[in-house]
Amino acid sequence: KIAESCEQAGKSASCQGCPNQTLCASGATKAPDPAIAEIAEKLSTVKHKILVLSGKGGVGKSTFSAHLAHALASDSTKEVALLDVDICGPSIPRIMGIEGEQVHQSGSGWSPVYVDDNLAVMSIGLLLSSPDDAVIWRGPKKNGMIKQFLRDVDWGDLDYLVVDTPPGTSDEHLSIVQYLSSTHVDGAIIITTPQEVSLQDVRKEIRFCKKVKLPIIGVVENMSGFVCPKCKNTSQIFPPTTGGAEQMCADLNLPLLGKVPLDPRIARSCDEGKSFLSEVPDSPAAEVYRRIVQSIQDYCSNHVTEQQSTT
Ligand SMILES: Nc1ncnc2c1ncn2[C@@H]1O[C@H](COP(=O)(O)OP(=O)(O)OP(=O)(O)O)[C@@H](O)[C@H]1O
Repeated sequence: KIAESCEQAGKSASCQGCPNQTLCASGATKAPDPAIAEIAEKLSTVKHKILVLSGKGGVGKSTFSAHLAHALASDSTKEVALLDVDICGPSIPRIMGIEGEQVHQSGSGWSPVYVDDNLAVMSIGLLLSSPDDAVIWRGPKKNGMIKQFLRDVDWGDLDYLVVDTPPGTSDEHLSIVQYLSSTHVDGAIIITTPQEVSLQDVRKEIRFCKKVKLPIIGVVENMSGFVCPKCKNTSQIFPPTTGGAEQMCADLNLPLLGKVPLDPRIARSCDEGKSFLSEVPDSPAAEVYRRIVQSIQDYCSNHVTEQQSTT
């Protein structure tokens, strides 16, 4: 439907009387934003860029992004940054334990907030005077903020830039894909719960990735079963009525990177701004996270090798 309506730009009944009707109907596109080239230049010292997406909200995308960043940065030889482009609902400052900290302006741009010597974070939440402030912006303003995050932050040399996005396929996704269009992006990780209502939205997200030619590194099923600490039985809190992410990945020929169980200690560490991986390293969930992160690292290094062999 969207494609159809784009093709109908300037020609449909609802376009009648719009001051831009002639321009839209002519199909003439605006000159590319010069920021795209500036961003490509700025991020030329970033080896890997990974986007974290989900169809639905609340499925654990920010939690996963934070764990991915922590796990990548656990190798002290790697420089890692986490960029939160969820403009209207930034939860990364809280999860990373830096709520209330402020971004500073330096000669070379905004300095991100450092959680560790090798782990930097940038989020609109770090630019607000209070975490309870609401950001109520339309697309163009969000677009401008994302442009600034990519172009005006002093990212330095990075091994990994992890980008946490809002749910769905909104203005923020279109902006980030557009602004990164002249730079190499390794791909997207898609987060879902086993529930059909989440998978349904994930299928749309997958179609979005295909449409904008964003490679999919793989899918993570989060909140995948709960092991009772008393009786050790596993309960499916979000029952996978259609086979969960496993079936969807098999149908769509996508890698399933892993299944992270529900663990109240994950929620608690997020609320306390601590890394669950350091707090409870021996838990089954921490083990799953580590395996998933290893697969992502493997993908990124193989991908670089493939890229080098084709250039
Ligand atoms: N595996 C898990 N076990 C227990 N709690 C979890 C797990 N994953 C995420 N959570 C909790 O679920 C809630 C939602 O997670 P999170 O904020 O990461 O979702 P989200 O997809 O980023 O949401 P939004 O799209 O609305 O920003 C949080 O309270 C988080 O602590």
